Amino acid sequence: MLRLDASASGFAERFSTLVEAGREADTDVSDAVRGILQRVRTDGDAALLSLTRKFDRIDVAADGLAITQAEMDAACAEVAPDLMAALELAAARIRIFHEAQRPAGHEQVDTDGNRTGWRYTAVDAAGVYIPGGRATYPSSVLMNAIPAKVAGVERLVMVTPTPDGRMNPLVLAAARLAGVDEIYRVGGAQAVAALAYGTETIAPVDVITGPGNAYVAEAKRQLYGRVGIDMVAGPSEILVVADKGADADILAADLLSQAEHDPVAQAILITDSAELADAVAAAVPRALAHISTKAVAAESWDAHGAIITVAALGDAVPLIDALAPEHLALAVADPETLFQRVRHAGSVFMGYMTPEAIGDYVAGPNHTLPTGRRARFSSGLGVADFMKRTTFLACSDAGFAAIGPAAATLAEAEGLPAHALSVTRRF
Ligand SMILES: NC(=O)c1ccc[n+]([C@@H]2O[C@H](COP(=O)([O-])OP(=O)(O)OC[C@H]3O[C@@H](n4cnc5c(N)ncnc54)[C@H](O)[C@@H]3O)[C@@H](O)[C@H]2O)c1
Ligand SMILES: N[C@H](CO)Cc1c[nH]c[nH+]1
Ligand SMILES: [Zn+2]
Repeated sequence: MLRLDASASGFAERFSTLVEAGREADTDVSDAVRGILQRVRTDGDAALLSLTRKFDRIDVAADGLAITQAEMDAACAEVAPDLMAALELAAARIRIFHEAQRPAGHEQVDTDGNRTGWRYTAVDAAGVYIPGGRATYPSSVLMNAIPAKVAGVERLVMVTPTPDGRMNPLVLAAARLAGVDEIYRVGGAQAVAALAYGTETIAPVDVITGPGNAYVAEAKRQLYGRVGIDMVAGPSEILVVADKGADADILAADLLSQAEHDPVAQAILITDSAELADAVAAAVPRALAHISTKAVAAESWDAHGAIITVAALGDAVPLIDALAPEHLALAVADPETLFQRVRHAGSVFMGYMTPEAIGDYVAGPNHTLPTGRRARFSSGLGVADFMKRTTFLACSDAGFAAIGPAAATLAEAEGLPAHALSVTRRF
């Protein structure tokens, strides 16, 4: 873990090294992914079955790719009542939050009677990728599938790998609660390729969302343009800003909550209290001793964690904007003032009683967020990712007469006489 003091000499260089440090897969997976995409495009189901045998170590027949209603029923029956109740609470809150996010159309009429505006419509079909390699994430099923259904997507497809044939029943229960229409037991780049190109069994979709490892992320990146994607999200990160009113043991847990996702996850604390900085540095190893994910979380904290001391909380603002973290937790007495000044963060958690982990599961806002400083230019997953905006224009006779000549003039200036004629013929 790196300790930095913003008032020490050389801070700017050391902070900029921290900001620029890449944490994403250093192995270049692009050639391997290109090969997988090509195989699926050419060989369809046969490629899916062969790659699933290789990477997930299971033999699936083509007619076994789809998860059946009977398997869904059996999975739901297996889920303990308290778990099902927690899933239902999460699903209801996520749905309410995203229903409020549905974008509205707009229409305006100018003084000459020309009507302009836009309207939103859902894509016909969307695919959500749910990771299943290292861990399974029922919460990510809800976070991806519910916004799609709120957007009005008619055909919602889920793909998820089942390594060694294992499928988490909670993932299937979450899919049923969220209204997923089709589920296929296939993962990795091959699953993303099947969603984009289609195979004999899986019909293609228009948009693909969801987190995944480097192969999944690279497949989405390469297929963008043929299909829409939400974003390229990498390893998790959290930036906690805390003042002396925060509790060191609670902060240690907050930091480790994201560190435990991945050895290359990143957890950073910024504080204006030197005592708190020391207390958190001591609390993290104590907290690590009690968690089963110690190995992963410790690797992340040791290699990518940081504690930064600033003279005043306001000094944290430019550091936050430079890091543009996926999650920003403001464990301070007056989070609102800091929040008003911050411009770049995927999602913000305000006050001592708002841990990021509550947002991962049940609060309502989406947990699929931009990482790796991409919050400078992109946003978390939302209903609009499953929709597109169509603009429209209806000219009145008087309105056409008012603006037509200028269009004809500009068309002539661009050397496009047919454009000009298309306007002037109507005069
Ligand atoms: N940002 C979020 O909201 C969020 C949520 C959940 C998970 N995640 C992240 O998603 C990632 C999930 O990764 P994962 O690996 O556990 O599951 P995954 O499902 O993304 O990947 C598993 C698949 O990767 C493919 N694969 C593995 N090795 C390969 C190789 N050598 N060549 C080609 N393909 C290969 C296989 O097809 C396998 O089925 C983690 O980094 C996790 O932190 C992010
Ligand atoms: N924090 C993760 C996104 O960075 C999402 C998640 C799923 N489950 C627990 N957490
Ligand atoms: Zn998490």
